[in-house]
Amino acid sequence: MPTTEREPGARDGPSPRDLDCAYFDAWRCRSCTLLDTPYARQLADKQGGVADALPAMRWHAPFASAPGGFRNKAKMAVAGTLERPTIGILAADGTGIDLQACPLHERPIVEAMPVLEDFVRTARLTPYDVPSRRGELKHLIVTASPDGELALRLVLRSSEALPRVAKHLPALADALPLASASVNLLPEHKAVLEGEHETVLLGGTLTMRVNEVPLRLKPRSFFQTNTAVAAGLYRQATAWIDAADPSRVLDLYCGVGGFALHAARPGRAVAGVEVAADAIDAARETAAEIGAGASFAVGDAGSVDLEGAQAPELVVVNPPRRGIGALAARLDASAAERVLYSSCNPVSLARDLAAMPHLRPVQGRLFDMFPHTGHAEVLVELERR
Ligand SMILES: C[S@@+](CC[C@H](N)C(=O)[O-])C[C@H]1O[C@@H](n2cnc3c(N)ncnc32)[C@H](O)[C@@H]1O
Repeated sequence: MPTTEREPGARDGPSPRDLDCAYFDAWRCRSCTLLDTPYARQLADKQGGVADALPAMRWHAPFASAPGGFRNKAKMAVAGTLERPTIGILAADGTGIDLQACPLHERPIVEAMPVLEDFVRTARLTPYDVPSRRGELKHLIVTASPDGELALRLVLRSSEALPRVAKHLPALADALPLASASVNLLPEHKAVLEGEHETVLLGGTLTMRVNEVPLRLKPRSFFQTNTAVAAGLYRQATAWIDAADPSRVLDLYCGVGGFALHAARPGRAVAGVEVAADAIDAARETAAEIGAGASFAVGDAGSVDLEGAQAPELVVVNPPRRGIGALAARLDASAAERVLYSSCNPVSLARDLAAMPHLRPVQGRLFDMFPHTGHAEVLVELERR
């Protein structure tokens, strides 16, 4: 039966579901479209979907997630009133739906939410009201590290409330394990999460220790959403890289250096390229801290030099959802013997693989970064024919 025909609160008898969510049952949030499907079934369906879309290679058993408490980042819209703010999502009419106890989020995030609600009141951060375009506080973005520390970002309409945030921040830092706190300004009335301008008020870096590699997250940098599954993804990529044992590895769209810093070995030249300067700063800091022989540069992955004496033998690509575009043809024509393609979008992945006829997909693995949704993250190894 289509979900739209269901009555609010209705359940299909005793559910074998693996994660209970009162918001889902009350029809306050239906973002987890597969929540009524047992997790093992979800995983089998996703695996079947990617194997059907991308045949002709060996598919390893999928890497499963925990069914709940796996999201390291909460992106919460703030609405309601100063006295009774809602922290969660917005309904179609712009009113707030409170989802503070969303069971997808890691426990330290859930535990921080009531403290943050108090902070909104104490610092008098009037929630932004979308219908009337009034108010200041638009979003709360909270990231949790594996060590239990938090990075907090407040997305404000203007700098009007900045002095009050600064004044009350020390008390908040006493109440929460804050490694970083910053304010992001989003003056425009736009359906986006954040703006360009960020002011760091505390710390500025969250250490995400993944497989003992202390990756550093700055406020605006990308980080994989599911830390345990990301750890599995980096381990798998490293195992495939080590099996090929190339002497020169290039990590394109490297972010804060997850693939590159895991792959660094004595005698192996590893380089990363990424468009976001703060992510490159973070990658360099980690490389210096752990003594990894890896270099990082700010740049466009599409125009990186793949030729010459220093040409990479193995290239890792982990692009945004749109895929690698024209870079596919350049990789296909390059001297690289191998490509590891880490993708969050099987559609753009299939298109990019078709544009690399001289690189044969040999093996792939699904990493279930986003349980209860149809999203699939896959790692595919390509070998020159
Ligand atoms: C899916 S994330 C992957 C990040 C990283 N590999 C990781 O494991 O966390 C994609 C990254 O590509 C970067 N990016 C987007 N367009 C780019 C481009 N044209 N050139 C280089 N990097 C780009 C983004 O800033 C983002 O950090």
